[in-house]
Amino acid sequence: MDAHVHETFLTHTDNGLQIDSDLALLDALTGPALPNIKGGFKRRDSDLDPLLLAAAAASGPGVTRNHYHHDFFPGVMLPKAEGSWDWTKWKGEPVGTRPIQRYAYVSRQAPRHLRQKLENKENGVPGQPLRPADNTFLTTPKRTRVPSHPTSTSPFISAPTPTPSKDVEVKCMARTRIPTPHGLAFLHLYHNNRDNKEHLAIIVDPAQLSDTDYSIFAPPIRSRSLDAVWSDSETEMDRLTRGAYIGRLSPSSRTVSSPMSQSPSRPTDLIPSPLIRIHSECFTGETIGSMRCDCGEQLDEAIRLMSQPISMSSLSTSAAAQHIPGRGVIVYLRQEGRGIGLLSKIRAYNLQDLGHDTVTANLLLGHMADERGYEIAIAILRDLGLGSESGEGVRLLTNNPDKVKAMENEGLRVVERVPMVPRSWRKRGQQASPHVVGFDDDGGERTAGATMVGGDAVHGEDLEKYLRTKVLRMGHMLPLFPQETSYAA
Ligand SMILES: Nc1nc2c(ncn2[C@@H]2O[C@H](COP(=O)(O)OP(=O)(O)OP(=O)(O)O)[C@@H](O)[C@H]2O)c(=O)[nH]1
Repeated sequence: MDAHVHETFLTHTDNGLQIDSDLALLDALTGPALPNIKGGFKRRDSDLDPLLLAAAAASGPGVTRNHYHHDFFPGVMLPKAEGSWDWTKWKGEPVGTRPIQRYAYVSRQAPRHLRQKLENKENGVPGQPLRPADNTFLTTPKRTRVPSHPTSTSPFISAPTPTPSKDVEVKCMARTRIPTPHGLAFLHLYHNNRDNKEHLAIIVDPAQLSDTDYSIFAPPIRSRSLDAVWSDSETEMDRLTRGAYIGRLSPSSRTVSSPMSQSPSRPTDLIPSPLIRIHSECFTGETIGSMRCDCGEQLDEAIRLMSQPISMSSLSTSAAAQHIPGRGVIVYLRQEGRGIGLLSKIRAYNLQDLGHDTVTANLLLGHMADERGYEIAIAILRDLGLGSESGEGVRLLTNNPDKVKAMENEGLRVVERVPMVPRSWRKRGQQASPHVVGFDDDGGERTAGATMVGGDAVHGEDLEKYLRTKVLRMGHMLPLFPQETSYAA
């Protein structure tokens, strides 16, 4: 922003300095003494820039996140607000000598007295029924209590403790075969009665295409809703087109599947329960190879691990039966940015560049550290016959204790948690120097495409900071190197 522009907003009055601009506020917050401010700070719907405010927060110890609970985009959480999302209505800033008209920041925070009432209600203190004022959005956490200061000393931000929700319904709309660098997978697209997003299940179960019948050891992982007959008028071609077939589909092979007649059965104890990963969408990490996070690598690693052949226990005598094809499921949830969406995640990245960690950045934007839910994932797993009391238990691939808790609270039978150690950390463990990371098989450092499926380890300063924050503030179960156990944002 142009400093000259800001000067035009500084008003010197008889009673002192009127704060009208970001820079003036920043100066006021970080200066040695507070200036004499006429009427105090503007607290609501004022022309404040969240990024500059965040910078102020980093250096002003008395400033809490509540000072910054504002949104740059007018009414971004209020879809009906004029111009809230339709940028064609935004005319840009007028040129000329007139004072520049800037978009006002809309507070997403309810007035204090309403928040107080809500808090009292939550704490069992009787009060008046809560009715939010117009143009406010109650941001009191629905599931997680956030600290009053983003850099509060309590190290862990814990995620919601969900209660089981039985009324979520999912339907697998289509399934198809996807060859991946690690082997064959079947992509399943789901609809549900909770949101209008297309959540996915990536099923690794190549035994379904094998000539050998492995079903006596492990039942094929199939969707009940996909294999069901949807209507009397459904044709064989309808079923084939939506993926309700068995074996390999080809011009010469087309065997439609039958609806599942029985409830899922537990397979033999000769093989471990299938690996399951509940993965949240990350456009930056998975599509454009961002090295700020390990999401792309985790997706790749999950498919790789699930594709590994499974060793049978020693009871098996025939050499041919000592291994069966790998199996597992990645439930891919469209919960970008730990549920805050891509827009907010991009803005959070800028706050991270200003020195905040991934948790604080979310809080400064008025979000919770983690806004995800897992009810739909559980419903998808049930549709696949996994994790119920009568069906197969699951081995959950995660470092996130909240995810394990959420799954178990929803009634999923988790028989084991399998950790996902970042590849760069695993490699570092194998190297003499703790700082040597990201080597390929020839010992050369890889950069391009490092995080894509089929790629190598993602590494770098941004990632290290992100991973440390996950361990130190979100309680992720990963071993830190001894010198890294203190928190450095
Ligand atoms: N808000 C925000 N979201 C992020 C950031 N980096 C990655 N994400 C999102 O975080 C989600 C993945 O979360 P992770 O913490 O890696 O995974 P997890 O599911 O909690 O834990 P694991 O199962 O152990 O991997 C995806 O939705 C990403 O888009 C970030 O800096 N800020």
